[in-house]
Amino acid sequence: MGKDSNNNFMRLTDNRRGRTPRKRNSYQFEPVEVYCRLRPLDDPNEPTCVKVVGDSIVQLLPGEYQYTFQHVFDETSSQKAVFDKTALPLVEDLVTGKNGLLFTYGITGSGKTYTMTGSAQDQGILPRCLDVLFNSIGPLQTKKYVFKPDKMNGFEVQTEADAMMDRQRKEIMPNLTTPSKTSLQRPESGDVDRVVDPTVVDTVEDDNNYAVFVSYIEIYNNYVYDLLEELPYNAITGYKPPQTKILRTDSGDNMYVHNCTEVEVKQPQDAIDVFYKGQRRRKVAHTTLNAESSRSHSVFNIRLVQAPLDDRGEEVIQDSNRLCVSQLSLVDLAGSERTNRTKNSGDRLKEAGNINQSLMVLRNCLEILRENQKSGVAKLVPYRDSRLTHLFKTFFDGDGKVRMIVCVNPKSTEYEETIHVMKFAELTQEVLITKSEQSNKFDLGLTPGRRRMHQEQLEQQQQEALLRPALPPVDFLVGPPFPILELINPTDDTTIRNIIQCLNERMRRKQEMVLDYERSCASFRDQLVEFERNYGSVKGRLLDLEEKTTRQEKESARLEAKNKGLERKLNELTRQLKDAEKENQLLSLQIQDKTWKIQVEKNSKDKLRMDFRNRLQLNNEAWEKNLEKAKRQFELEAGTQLEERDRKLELLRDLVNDEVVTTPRTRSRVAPLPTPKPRTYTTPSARSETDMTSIASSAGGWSARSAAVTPGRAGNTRVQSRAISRIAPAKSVTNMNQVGTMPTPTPSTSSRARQPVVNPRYHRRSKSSGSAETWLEHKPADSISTNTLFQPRMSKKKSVSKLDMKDTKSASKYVLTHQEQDSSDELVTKLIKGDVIPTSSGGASVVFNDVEKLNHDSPGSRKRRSPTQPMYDPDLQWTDTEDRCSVALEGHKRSRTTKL
Ligand SMILES: Nc1ncnc2c1ncn2[C@@H]1O[C@H](COP(=O)(O)OP(=O)(O)OP(=O)(O)O)[C@@H](O)[C@H]1O
Repeated sequence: MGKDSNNNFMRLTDNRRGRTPRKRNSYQFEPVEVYCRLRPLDDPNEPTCVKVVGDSIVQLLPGEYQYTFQHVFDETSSQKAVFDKTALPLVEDLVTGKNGLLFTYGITGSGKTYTMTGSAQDQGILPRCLDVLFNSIGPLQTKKYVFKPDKMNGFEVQTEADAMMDRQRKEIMPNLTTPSKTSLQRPESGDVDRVVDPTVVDTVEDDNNYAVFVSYIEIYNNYVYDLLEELPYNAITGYKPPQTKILRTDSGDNMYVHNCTEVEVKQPQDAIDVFYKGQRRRKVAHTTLNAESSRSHSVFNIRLVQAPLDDRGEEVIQDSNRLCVSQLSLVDLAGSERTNRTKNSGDRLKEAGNINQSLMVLRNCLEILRENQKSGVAKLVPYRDSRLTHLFKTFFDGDGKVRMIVCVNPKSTEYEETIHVMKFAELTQEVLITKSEQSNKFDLGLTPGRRRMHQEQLEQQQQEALLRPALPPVDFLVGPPFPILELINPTDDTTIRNIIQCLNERMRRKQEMVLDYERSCASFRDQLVEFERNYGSVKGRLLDLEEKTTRQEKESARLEAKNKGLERKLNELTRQLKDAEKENQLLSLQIQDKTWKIQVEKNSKDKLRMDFRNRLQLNNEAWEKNLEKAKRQFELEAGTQLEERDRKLELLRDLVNDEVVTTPRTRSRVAPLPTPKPRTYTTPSARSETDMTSIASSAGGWSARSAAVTPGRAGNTRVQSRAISRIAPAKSVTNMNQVGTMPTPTPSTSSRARQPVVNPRYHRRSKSSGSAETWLEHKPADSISTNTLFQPRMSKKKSVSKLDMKDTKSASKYVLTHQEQDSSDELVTKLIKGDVIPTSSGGASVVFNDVEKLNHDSPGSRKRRSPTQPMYDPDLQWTDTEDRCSVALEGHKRSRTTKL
């Protein structure tokens, strides 16, 4: 077989096994089936740590924890029962072309090897598998070497004639691959007398031919060895140590041991002999726990090759593509106990470490598989971390049934280890394996039952041959030889008679021969007719088949083309998906980057804002300080100037008084006014000016212009000494200070024309007074509601938070609400009032003429006196009614005259 045929074989093998998940239409999963087997105690009186609770439940003692398995075999369970439940279905699968993996797991001495191998009288799983397999395929086997391993995990097929040549060649070769019975040393158990399992599986396809191949490998210290390899022998050095084998992946992604010996066996005993041959090579070491503890994982592979018979049912179809290879791997794992328990050292410790390492990797792989299946993620399963898992990767990836027998030694001293084993078993059960699909490889459209028909035909021919009458042997001699024809005597009648007799005899013989010939011709004609008839029918069937094949080929070509197209599309979609995923990742990264940048920017902005606020606050404080300082300076200067002016006025008044004749009482009343104390303070009006400036500035240029209109008035409010009487302290209950801007008192009327505290022009509270006025109430948006009991009355008003020119058109009065904190941290609300005067340019100006001030005092708070506030001075305040009355009267010319 050439390389091409190998490749073809691989391709078809892959299709059968469905290794390429993409090609599957749908997935069906089945869990790893885990069975539990309890071995009997050496001493039945020993305490146990495991109790069988039900058919599938065991309980660990002491404790309540129970573990559920597919089935639990108690101490009394027979090997046959274990085999029937666990391995028989795998043999059934094997003959139908499906793979299977069965491994025994447990601590040392728990009965793994016993379960797998058993004894001669009570066979374990392995010999029973072989028995049942050969019982089932026995008469359907091919001649040896019809199927040949190609050393690349595949098989080739050859004709029976070629196979016979191979047989002859190999049988005379000294180095036989197949172990002969004599060359194999039988184990002590004496399998000659072994009890054969008689079970037959009925899933065998009659129209196929079968061949069984076995191989036996060992994984020791994470190295793979071929246990069937013939080791070169040297008389001095003995046997050469075995070479480690490498694992390889075939073209269908299946793992296999490269260059591993595969032996074709034709009966179970051959296979068992092969097994024991390998068994002898297994590393068996003594540990403190078990005198014959196997320290390696052993894997016995049974490969069944089958191919359909041709249309006559005579020989297998000579096409490697039609081969179907299935495998059953029986694995006897090394003991799972932990290293510290075995008290090993040196090589034994290394062995134990490697055993545990590979079992741990197996556990990891199962855990990740389960995690992947549960969460739908595709985490990488670390099969490659150990040879054991690497070799069976394809099984876990979904290439057949996986079953495990957990062997348990119920001795109470094994409690700790048994818990670990149970946990592992529990985990394993949760792993799902893709169900392998039924092969449809043998559906070639050939007549079913070909083998039977062929055999019947053979039998019939034999029968016919027996029944056919035996024809007399044909003597092709025409007669006896002629007598002597020489006539010595003319009267010699005897000679003539002899000649006549001879000729007659010859004539008779000739006629007989003609008759025989005619009979033979007739028979031949009959046969020919029969043949012709058969030929016609076969030809007809052949034509039908050819037509069918052509149709199927066309259909398969169409499907293949469609498949290719779909694969192309799938590839394209996969590529697009990958691209999109990449782009998505890129975008996610960009988004992350940008989010991070935004965050950084936001943080820096927040920091800047904070810095700015702090700086602004510092600036404001600095400005306030400066303003305060400037104000004080200004007040000082203004106070000095006022004092100077007052002094001059006093002088002037004195001069005038000197000229006017007055009564002594009058004189005494108006005469020398007390010299004002050289004390400076801020009068409410003075503050109002400051306030107005700030209000004007806050209200924009418009109010600034308005404020500028009334400097004289504002200035006038600073009139001190007796003029202070016009500043109405009016500390009423409501704390409402009303300050009027009043006309500057002229020196001539100063003594008489002292105005009342409240200017009636601005502070009339009659309801009718302001009825014609339309107020424009300018209340900035951030004003705090004071809820003062007494509110200014504005019958018609429009409230705005921001000034607009058009609002001033309809208003005749303007009031600006300004709020600030006084030095005692109390809220001071000022209502700065003015008249709205239309200007010639079509706009409006406001003449401020009044400030109402609302002071909020917190009850019980001791107010600190502001240094800018005037100190309480009885000279400057009206403290009694008399004073107030006198001032009031003083403001009324007539009264004063009357009074005087
Ligand atoms: N079900 C059973 N019935 C009777 N005897 C058993 C059973 N299971 C195990 N044994 C006996 O227990 C002993 C230890 O069993 P076995 O060698 O199979 O253990 P193991 O788990 O394979 O140990 P190791 O890990 O060292 O290979 C053997 O003598 C075997 O005959």
